[in-house]
Amino acid sequence: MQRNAAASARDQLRDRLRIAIQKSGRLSEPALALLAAAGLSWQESRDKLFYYGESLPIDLLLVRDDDIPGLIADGVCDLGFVGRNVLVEQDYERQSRGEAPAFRELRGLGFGRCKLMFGIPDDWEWDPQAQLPGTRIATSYPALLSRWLAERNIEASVVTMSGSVELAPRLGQAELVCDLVSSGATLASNRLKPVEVVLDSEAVLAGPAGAIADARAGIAELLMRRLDGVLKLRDSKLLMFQAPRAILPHLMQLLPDAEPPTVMSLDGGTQTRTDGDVALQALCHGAMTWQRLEELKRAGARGLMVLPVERLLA
Ligand SMILES: Nc1ncnc2c1ncn2[C@@H]1O[C@H](COP(=O)(O)OP(=O)(O)OP(=O)(O)O)[C@@H](O)[C@H]1O
Ligand SMILES: O=P(O)(O)OC[C@H]1O[C@H](OP(=O)(O)OP(=O)(O)O)[C@H](O)[C@@H]1O
Ligand SMILES: [Mg+2]
Repeated sequence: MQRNAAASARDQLRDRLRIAIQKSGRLSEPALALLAAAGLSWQESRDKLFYYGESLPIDLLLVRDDDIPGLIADGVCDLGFVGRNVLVEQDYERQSRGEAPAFRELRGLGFGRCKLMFGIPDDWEWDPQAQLPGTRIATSYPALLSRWLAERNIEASVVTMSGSVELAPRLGQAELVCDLVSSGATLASNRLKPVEVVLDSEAVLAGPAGAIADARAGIAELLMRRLDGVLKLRDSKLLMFQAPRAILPHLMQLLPDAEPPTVMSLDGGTQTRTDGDVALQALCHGAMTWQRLEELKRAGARGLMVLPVERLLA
């Protein structure tokens, strides 16, 4: 009897999708904001480590970002929001141990952008083949760095540190670093300069290498469709204006980021196909700045209006 109850509790759990996100750090807030924009809402547990999904059967597990790939590999979570840097590092680590791929990137999410880069002392020239052999390179990404070196047949020592990597040259632990860079301020304040990119990173949606099983597959698909809609709309606006029909081709050239527009005659359809005025609306995916609007106005558009777009179901 007890065993049945436990099994059925487990089965119920399997009907709900579980997503791992970073508990506190750079990716936590944007991950929650993205999921909320996709229509999810939650009830937080008292310890704030588990968010029970209310609007959809999707629960969140709040963890250290380094644990996210492993949770997916072990099937504890179905999806995770994690930096590509962490995902690729752990994938390479598994590969170096001869293990099969256990997780993969499903989507780039456009936030948490940074680069894994070599940082060298300000007064060095960058000539990796000549300079790197025999050096010590401090990093938190030993698998990524080792693969980069091996691909170039460069023999250097990889000094693994879990944080404050940029201090290593000052402390005499390494000659150079390979670490995450965003503004470059941390490197600069340690008299280092960024010279070469090892990995371009952003937050990604990660999932298992294989398919997601049973009922959760459908929930995951629904969520990904919604995330795609939200991501596509990030910078998107609905642009509306009026203009002589004859200049539409020219105006559309000024809108390379627009979806095919809806065009309506302004005289109830009595015009020919080439004359008269039209009203146009188009979904534009780039930022709709004042400069762009002024350019359209100079080209003959009138009554320009930019409207926010809340949801898109393609
Ligand atoms: N300077 C930066 N600018 C933008 N994104 C960054 C920057 N540094 C790191 N990131 C991205 O944000 C992710 C999380 O960074 P954070 O510093 O919050 O992680 P952490 O200290 O490892 O946190 P945790 O406690 O979860 O282990 C990184 O793995 C990377 O993808
Ligand atoms: O190019 P910048 O804009 O200076 O950003 C780069 C720094 O940001 C990250 O560290 P974080 O601030 O998260 O601290 P950590 O080293 O404790 O992870 C990263 O490890 C770099 O040190
Ligand atoms: Mg971490």
